[in-house]
Amino acid sequence: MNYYSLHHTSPNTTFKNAVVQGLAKDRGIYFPENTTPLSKDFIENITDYSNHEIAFEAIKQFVGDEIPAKKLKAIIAATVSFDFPLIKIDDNIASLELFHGPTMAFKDVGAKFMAQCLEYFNKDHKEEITVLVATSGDTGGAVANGFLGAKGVNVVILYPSGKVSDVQEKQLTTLGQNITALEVDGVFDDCQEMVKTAFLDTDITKKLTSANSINVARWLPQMFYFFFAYKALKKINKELVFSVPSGNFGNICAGIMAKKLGLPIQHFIAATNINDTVPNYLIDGIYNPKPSKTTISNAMDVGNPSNFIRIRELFNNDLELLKNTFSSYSFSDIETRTTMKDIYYNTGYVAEPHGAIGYLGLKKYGLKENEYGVFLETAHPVKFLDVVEETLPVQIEIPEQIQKVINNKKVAIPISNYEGLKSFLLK
Ligand SMILES: Cc1ncc(COP(=O)(O)O)c(C=O)c1O
Ligand SMILES: N[C@@H](CCOP(=O)(O)O)C(=O)O
Repeated sequence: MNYYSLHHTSPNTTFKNAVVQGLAKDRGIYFPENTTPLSKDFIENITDYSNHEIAFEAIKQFVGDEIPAKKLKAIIAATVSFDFPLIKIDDNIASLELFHGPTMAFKDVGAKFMAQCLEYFNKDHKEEITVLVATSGDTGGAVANGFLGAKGVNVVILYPSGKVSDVQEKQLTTLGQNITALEVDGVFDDCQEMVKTAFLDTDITKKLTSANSINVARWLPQMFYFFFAYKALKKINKELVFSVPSGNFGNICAGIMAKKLGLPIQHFIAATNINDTVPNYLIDGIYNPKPSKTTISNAMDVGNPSNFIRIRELFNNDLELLKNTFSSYSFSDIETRTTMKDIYYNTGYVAEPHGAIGYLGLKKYGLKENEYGVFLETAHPVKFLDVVEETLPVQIEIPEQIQKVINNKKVAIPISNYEGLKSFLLK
């Protein structure tokens, strides 16, 4: 499969190059040249297939023959190695829990998948690769864990100082080995901007790639979740509506790709916190990215979502076409906390702030009689321990994955601007 840059001035390239480069030379993110829907028969009989088989069918055309089928299956087996349960919340709503992996957020699948693709493409370790990643909280930990100890790979994580939760900070600053954390005096968008700037800086001769969802190998495996949910809900015979708590918009964009592959999904809701660039765009057609604002759903504190350009591409840059399938609503911290309480007191379910915003998205959309809503619970409540325990009368047990890092010493290098990143990379 070949990929083109969404800035349209770099040449098209292979899956391998798209993964190894991360971003095109013209600073555009890559998009697959073609998408062929899966057979109707496969979709209709999806319950006959294992999650590994489904993931293979979903991803294989995007990899093409650049990774042999046997190897791709092994990568999937190592990636899709935990559960993705659907928890019934009420008669027509379920929570799709994506946090049962090693770092307890939905990023684990993409991070592991990308790490293994890169390892395959760089198997002779001819070149040392530096993986740059900007995080508002969860990507950093997942990428650190996914790439820990990978030969010939150094990971550099940029995160906004004071704007990630304590657990998230421990996950991305304590592993050592080939992982370095840079603590940025700024917001997530500053980190993301610095990463993109580094790609174009000709003084930096290190081979760079990105492990954010701008990298196709990080982004595309997120399609799997929508297939797994569809499989689990096949028998209910209702139209599916997904509400995805959104920040950089990679996850929801992967869902729309799943629909493009033939998954019958009625509607997508991108639920955001007060970082409302996309909800505003749907109202007035003006795309006006703003610096991100701090909220209790910090992993979605993104003012200029990298993937929205992919979503526009999927709808031929036609706003009216987009609106037929896609809505986006923004919610405040007060609404988020109230909803966490409502869900808890009505059902006993502990939703963390991002999941609660997903649930709010479904409520605002207003499900019809023939529709069933799924909100993505994108992280475990323990990752937002302070917010959850001060909002709900619960004490969250610390899972083993988190116990491993929580008492370790944070090691991070403070930087205040792009020059700080550059001088680190030039060392
Ligand atoms: C817990 C959580 N929820 C939601 C999001 C938003 O996902 P996306 O950036 O794919 O829109 C993130 C970060 O990406 C996250 O960490
Ligand atoms: N919310 C993310 C922000 C980066 O998103 P990505 O999917 O593009 O890596 C985070 O947790 O870091």
